Amino acid sequence: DGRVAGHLPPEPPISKPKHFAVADYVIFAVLLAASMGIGLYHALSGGRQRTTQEFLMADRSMRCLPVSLSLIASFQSAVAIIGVPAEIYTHGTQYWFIGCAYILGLLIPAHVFIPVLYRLRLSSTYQYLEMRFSKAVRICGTLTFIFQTVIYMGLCVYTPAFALNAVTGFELWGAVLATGLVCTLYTTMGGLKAVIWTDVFQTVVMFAGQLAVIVVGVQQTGGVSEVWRKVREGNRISALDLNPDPTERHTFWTLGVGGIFLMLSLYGVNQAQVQRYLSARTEKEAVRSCYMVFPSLQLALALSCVMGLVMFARYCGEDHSDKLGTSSKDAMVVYFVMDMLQGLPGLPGLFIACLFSAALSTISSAFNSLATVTMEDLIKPHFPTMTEARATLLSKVLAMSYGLLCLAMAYLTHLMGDSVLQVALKIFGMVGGPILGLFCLGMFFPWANSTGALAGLGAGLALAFWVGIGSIVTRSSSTRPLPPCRAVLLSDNMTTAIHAALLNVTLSRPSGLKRFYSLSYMWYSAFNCFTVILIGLIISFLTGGLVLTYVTPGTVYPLLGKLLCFLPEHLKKKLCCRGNMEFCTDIHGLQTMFANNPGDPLTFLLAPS
Ligand SMILES: CC(C)(CO)[C@@H](O)C(=O)NCCC(=O)O
Ligand code: NA
Repeated sequence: DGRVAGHLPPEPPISKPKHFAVADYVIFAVLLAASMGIGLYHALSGGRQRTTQEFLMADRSMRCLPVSLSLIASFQSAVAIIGVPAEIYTHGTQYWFIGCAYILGLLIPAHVFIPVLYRLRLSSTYQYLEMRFSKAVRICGTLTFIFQTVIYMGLCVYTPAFALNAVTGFELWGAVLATGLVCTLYTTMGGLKAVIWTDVFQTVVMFAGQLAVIVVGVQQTGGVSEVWRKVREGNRISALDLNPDPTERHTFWTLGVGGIFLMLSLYGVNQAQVQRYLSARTEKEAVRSCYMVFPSLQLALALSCVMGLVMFARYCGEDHSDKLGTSSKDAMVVYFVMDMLQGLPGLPGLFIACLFSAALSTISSAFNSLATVTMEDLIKPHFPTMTEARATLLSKVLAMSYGLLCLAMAYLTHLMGDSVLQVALKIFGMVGGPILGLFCLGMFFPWANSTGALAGLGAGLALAFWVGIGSIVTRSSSTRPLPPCRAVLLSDNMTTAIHAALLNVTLSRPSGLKRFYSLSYMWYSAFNCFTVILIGLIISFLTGGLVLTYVTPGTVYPLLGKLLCFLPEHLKKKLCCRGNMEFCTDIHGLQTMFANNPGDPLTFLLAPS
């Protein structure tokens, strides 16, 4: 090896487009063929996708291992595979602290959201909103979810195609079209079973591709200790940042606490995930699958963070955006990966397969969940007499139409120009946050009514878009990347002075509205969730006072009751019988209790409609 202890820069990457060898094409083709094969298998086996129960709910017969792998695949797309290394490469490892948010971000869904939603035996999460509030709230929730998913889907289709195009010159729209079509086909043929089993296979390919890049990168840099030395010298290992400023983009508070709300909006109430919990054969199996997400998600996060570090060590903060004709750090990551893997037969193909696996597994979940909510929330209620055969056919047509819509959305993403990871996290926070707020309002606040929920959702979305669009327009949240390692190695007084000056410029605080716009996007979910709850409660009190009206049994989670579990039993019963639902630790027990006492005033409160 000609490189001496890393002091020589690596040979400059070749700027001509990289070419695939036969082995690369074979690996990529195997990925697509296997996905199609799984779709075909589920189209022809089992119940042959002739009922909506099978097509949309996988017959509610899944076991926890495939469900858990499918759960992590839903929101782990090429955006994370490319975006996280790009983030670590330019800003250091601070983003890794989002792993802390996974603890509560998965425990709360497992023990609060799954028990409530599973026991109601829903098909669509938004059915909950009708049971708890009203039809209008359900439709608004569904439309908000459709909006979120359609935009996110465009981003997911676009990202790998864009990366491939920037590096290999592969036709951008050709790749977008191919991804969209393959995915539409197997989703339409095989239903949720095919979606879950392709997710399992694609998650394995995703991990394998990332691992291959890391191993090759470490080898080319000169071993693990060499990688470590370089990332230390380049200041990429970030210390725990406890700065409480909510406008700091990434700190422990924004990632570890704000991230919990992001996780809740994704793993607690998002249709794609809830549909998987509901497809599990028992509630216990659903909870177990949620627990199993934890190690896999930590592994996924670790792999992408380490990939960013290895890439930094190998290229030492070089910037080749001029050669790529784009200033995107995301394209640069793909460029570096393809440069490292050049000449190793099969590996470039494996990495591209990894990117497309990640994308396909996300898009297929989106298609299927969109087909489900459109069918269950928007169509079925108006055509109660529709035959099962027609409903299933219509679901397939819907899955396909959303596939085509997603291609159109990819074009919209094409017009934006932020880091893909930031765009994804902003969408999750701006649209997912208010939906989370709606569910929290329903589950934890028995006093909230339908008018309050609608007003809360409206206010939450309005505020979310005000801040979100404000930050995009004023470009408030951009932070200066860390210097490349060479600048640090030089360490002459001049550079130090310049960097100190630059640092001062970044640290000068924005004022007024601009400061409001520069709220870290990691707080979006929490902020928008609280807006919905606050406005929802205020309007509920104004329109109905504290009078407790009819609440469908099983839709309220006895939060206060669980928190105040140390109260003596007789006191809790007393509070319960006053109609304070939040003290009732066992709603289901209560239901049976009052079912036996029909004359009781609470029967009205708990009776199903
Ligand atoms: C959703 C999280 C935050 C969970 O770790 C992560 O997977 C992520 O940052 N995803 C980015 C979006 C995407 O990969 O499509
Ligand atoms: Na995915």
